[in-house]
Amino acid sequence: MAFLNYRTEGKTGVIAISRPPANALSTEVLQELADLLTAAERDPNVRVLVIHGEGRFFSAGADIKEFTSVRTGSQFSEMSRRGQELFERMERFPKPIIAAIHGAALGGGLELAMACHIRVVSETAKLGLPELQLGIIPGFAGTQRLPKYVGAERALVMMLTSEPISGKEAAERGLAAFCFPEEKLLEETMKLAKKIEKKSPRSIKAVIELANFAKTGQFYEGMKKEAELFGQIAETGDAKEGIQAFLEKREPNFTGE
Ligand SMILES: C/C=C/C(=O)SCCNC(=O)CCNC(=O)[C@H](O)C(C)(C)COP(=O)(O)OP(=O)(O)OC[C@H]1O[C@@H](n2cnc3c(N)ncnc32)[C@H](O)[C@@H]1OP(=O)(O)O
Repeated sequence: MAFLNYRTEGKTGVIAISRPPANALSTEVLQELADLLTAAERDPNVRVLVIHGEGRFFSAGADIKEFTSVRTGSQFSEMSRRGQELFERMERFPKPIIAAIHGAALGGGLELAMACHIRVVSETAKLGLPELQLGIIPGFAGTQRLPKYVGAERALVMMLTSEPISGKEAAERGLAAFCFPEEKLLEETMKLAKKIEKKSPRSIKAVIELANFAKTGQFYEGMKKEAELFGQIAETGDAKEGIQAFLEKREPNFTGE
């Protein structure tokens, strides 16, 4: 694997995203993740998965540089649907997936973290959906998952302002189960994984399946609508301006085109 490192500790599989400088989730990273999930699902010696980022960040989201080679709105919608499917697979994965988040989990990075069953954060991590800063919208089911954790109003504030919240605040608001100083993050996450890996794989699978029942038909309708609008918005002049502005390291000038 080029961008994911994988090792096992006891019955826990540890996935490290390793794509400097920002662990951006390119198509290749997401494909590697899908392949690793398939292998971990088949491996009876793996009962829990932990995912974390190497370097400065958990993940700064979808690869913005890759956006410049996507041409049409329907291609953007397709990209959105593929990401949604992978993250939905994670939320339904029969083995618990724990995200250990430090640095930043932004955009697709936070959407990946929200598809995990449990989030453990460092106090200083930054969690947010800043896509509007790029003139686009979240597209990997973030519009549907974030309100589940922080409530509709706070989710809108986070999306409309593009401002992230700290790990400490994420834990207070229910977006993360636990918060630790960064130097303790992985150690504490592994302790949690060790507690879970002792449980019966059958009962683990059953509670994950049941927890997913709490999702209504509206969740899936919302995902469909998100992928449609992701494609429509990505075709606008403002999206081109927002993405170009990020690459040129300047403030975007949105005109409503
Ligand atoms: C469907 C899903 C959609 C999405 O996920 S859209 C993407 C949403 N994510 C974002 O908008 C986050 C964008 N990134 C940032 O805001 C900042 O970056 C950070 C807060 C993560 C870090 O800021 P700082 O510490 O000042 O570093 P730096 O110089 O901005 O970034 C270091 C290098 O990392 C690259 N990078 C950062 N995020 C991404 C990304 N999401 N896709 C591709 N590259 C990224 C930069 O360009 C730069 O690279 P170079 O050193 O070559 O200039």
